[in-house]
Amino acid sequence: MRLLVLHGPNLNLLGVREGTSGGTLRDLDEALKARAKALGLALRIVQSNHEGVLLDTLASEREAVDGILINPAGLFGSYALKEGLEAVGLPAIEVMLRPSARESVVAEACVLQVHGAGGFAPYLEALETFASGVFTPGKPEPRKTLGRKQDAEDAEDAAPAKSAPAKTLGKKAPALALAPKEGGSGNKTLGRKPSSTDAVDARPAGKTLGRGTKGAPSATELLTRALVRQKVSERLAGKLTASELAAWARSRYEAVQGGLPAEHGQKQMLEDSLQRLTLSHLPATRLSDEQLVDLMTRLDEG
Ligand SMILES: O=C1C[C@@](O)(C(=O)O)C[C@@H](O)[C@@H]1O
Repeated sequence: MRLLVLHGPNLNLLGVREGTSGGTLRDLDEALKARAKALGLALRIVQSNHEGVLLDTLASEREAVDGILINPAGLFGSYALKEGLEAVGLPAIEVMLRPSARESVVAEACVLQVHGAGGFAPYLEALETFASGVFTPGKPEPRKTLGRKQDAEDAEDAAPAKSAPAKTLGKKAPALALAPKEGGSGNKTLGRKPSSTDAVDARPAGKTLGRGTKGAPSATELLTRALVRQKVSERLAGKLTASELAAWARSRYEAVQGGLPAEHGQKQMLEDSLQRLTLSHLPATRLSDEQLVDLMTRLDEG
């Protein structure tokens, strides 16, 4: 699996900026390459202080990579980056080294946010998430067992052949079961293992990622199949956009992980449905109207 890592403005000054801990950008990139190599991932890493360069890189690399790890830094409010990510249609994870005080627009085009508390952990977790195969349904990415003590050469060396199954699967197949089944326990986040790193699951339940998402219910509402069906039917009727449905599904998934009660005996089915819907606005994993109807039928049969 090949990934594009985009570092936004001023991250070239990482470690130099006052109050930033965890090393320099060079240290970060070395850590990324070493972990990528251990995981069998190939990385293309770009840092730029210019929004246009980030956008051009997204466009030029879109055919060559299977996923994107982006720290938009000060460009977290960029609709251009959000739309660029949506246009590219690859699974993207937004990473920030520290918790952000402000809501990120870029996150609306990402399947996951991982925010840390200093250090490189969120970036490394994002790599682990991609390597887990969570975005390549049905065929978990084979985890290479290369020793982590090996020299941190360019991670491109560890790249599997371009014809590796993950390459096409990630772009074509709709996400069927995106998170590893863990018996529905604990604070599972979308597709990654729980950890001490602050992430989406640390948000207050009920908070949505998208701005101005219509119809997000309160966190105290019971999650039922009927509710999910209703949202899907609103989408089919054009009352919700694809992004709004996805943002709603994501917020409900997070809320369930945070303890929101789900209809008795249906938690797993509801989680699976929400996961599919969370990615349903992205070109690579978009659900057609037919697939949405199919999902509703399966919820009926539940
Ligand atoms: O430049 C940065 C760094 C940052 O992206 C982070 O990774 O912590 C957070 C942003 O708010 C800030 O503008």
